[in-house]
Amino acid sequence: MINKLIAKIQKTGAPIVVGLDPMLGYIPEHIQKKAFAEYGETLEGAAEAIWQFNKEIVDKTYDLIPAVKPQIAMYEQFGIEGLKAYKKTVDYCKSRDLVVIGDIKRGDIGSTSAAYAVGHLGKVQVGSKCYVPFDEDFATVNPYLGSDGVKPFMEVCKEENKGLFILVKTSNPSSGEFQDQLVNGRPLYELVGEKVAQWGEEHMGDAGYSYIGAVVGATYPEMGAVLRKLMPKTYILVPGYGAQGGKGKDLVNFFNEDGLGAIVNSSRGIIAAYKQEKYAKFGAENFGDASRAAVEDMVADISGALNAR
Ligand SMILES: O=c1ccn([C@@H]2O[C@H](COP(=O)(O)O)[C@@H](O)[C@H]2O)c(=O)[nH]1
Repeated sequence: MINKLIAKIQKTGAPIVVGLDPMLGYIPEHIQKKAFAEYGETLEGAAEAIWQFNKEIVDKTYDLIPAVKPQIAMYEQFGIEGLKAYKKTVDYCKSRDLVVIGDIKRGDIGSTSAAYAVGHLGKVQVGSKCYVPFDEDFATVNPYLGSDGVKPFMEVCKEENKGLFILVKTSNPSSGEFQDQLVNGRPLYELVGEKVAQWGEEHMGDAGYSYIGAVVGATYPEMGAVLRKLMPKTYILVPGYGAQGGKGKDLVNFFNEDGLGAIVNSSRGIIAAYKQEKYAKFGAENFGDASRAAVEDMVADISGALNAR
């Protein structure tokens, strides 16, 4: 799957991921009204609204981008109905030939991680029948329980030709509270980055990159530069662009000299673009066109920064 991701990045010229994080507050009134008219102001109505919202954004952007990253929390908040909308979104994006990164941030003791891995990336056996539950292409994993919490995910990836993005240095303001703590004089995130690179060596794709990737926030560009060097064959998923303040110029050091090695996520900056002054001319009715324009601007910003380095 890392090979497909790289091929799609090269084809689109867009090292970006659209984050599908559909809060109800971002969903235009006309979509909410229609969903509520059909299903009432219920969890089902909310799920229908987020599905219709996602579909329009995907329809308006899929030809420009290699991948999407649905954030499962935004669906889980609506319970089972939300999870059905998550699954519908995953399947629809795959039907549009997009690589799907499930932002699920799982990780537990080995046996529990194995169940998460099967549910999201693998197959589950029920008697004589075999089912593919969520079927994302990649999943995000929290490694802070240690190797036994990560290995079950790697095993399923190997069997199913899928991939992981493992949290190394997250984009949020307080990520340093634990991740930057010094261990034998070195920050913890560096040790985790080295471990991710080591795990990755055993799981290489054909294009020179491992299918075990890392998550490093755009909001920490200096640390991104250090981690890039520590993990040369690791693809880095970079959240924090746009709504969290990251800009193209902050991102150049996340990429290798080959122009590959990183893929930058923006969620609110794309899906709620119509709410920004810059894209207000599209209006809420044409929110999908606003998202398309925001994708084009994001690609231009990142490509411009990479070309100027
Ligand atoms: O370090 C991390 C890891 C994951 N995320 C997730 O990415 C998106 C960011 O959304 P924006 O609207 O573009 O800020 C969201 O799903 C986070 O849970 C992250 O931000 N930082």
